[in-house]
Amino acid sequence: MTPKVIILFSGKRKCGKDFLTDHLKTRFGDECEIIKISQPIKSHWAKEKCLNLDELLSDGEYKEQYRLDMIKWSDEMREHDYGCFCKAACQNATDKPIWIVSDIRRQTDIQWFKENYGHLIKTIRLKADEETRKERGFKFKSGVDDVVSECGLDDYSEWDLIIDNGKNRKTLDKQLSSVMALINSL
Ligand SMILES: Nc1ncnc2c1ncn2[C@@H]1O[C@H](COP(=O)(O)OP(=O)(O)OP(=O)(O)O)[C@@H](O)[C@H]1O
Repeated sequence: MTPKVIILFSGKRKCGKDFLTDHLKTRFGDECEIIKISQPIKSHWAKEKCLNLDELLSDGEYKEQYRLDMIKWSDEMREHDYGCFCKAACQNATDKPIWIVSDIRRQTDIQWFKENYGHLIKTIRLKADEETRKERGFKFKSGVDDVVSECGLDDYSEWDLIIDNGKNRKTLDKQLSSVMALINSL
């Protein structure tokens, strides 16, 4: 069974994608499934290199050690099939009315979801000023922050909603309400 709505979240490192999508999950509970495109990438990588998958998936230094290698490897895979990780992530998802994809990074990610789920899609861009992102642990890294996985959607302009999660952000309640309103608009 397909979901009733799929929300695609995008945003740069440490803008708060996990933070906001985790809070949405708390609000929606059993109605909602969080999908991470990075999940099939990380589980493959963990298996191949005998790494701790939970650590790779969590918000810590551990994943930063492997980010560059994972980007390179996953880009090679995408050259053969741009939707391979989107497809794998969705195949692993459970049957819930709301899917929240927390880490859309490329135009081709949006393309794949549109091709496969069309009118169910809503897109959200999270923004945060660089100072705030730095306070949250962001450090510019060449090969990570200046490549397509981080910048591929900088020029995308068709977001259904843009949420500021930087120093001028609204309250969490208002941020979440704006997402709820978007979902209810479908
Ligand atoms: N609105 C907020 N209020 C308080 N803390 C926040 C807020 N948004 C994010 N944070 C904190 O900032 C840190 C980074 O956020 P998060 O991990 O959600 O970013 P991300 O966009 O998922 O990053 P990455 O791309 O590196 O996975 C976390 O410790 C998170 O708790």
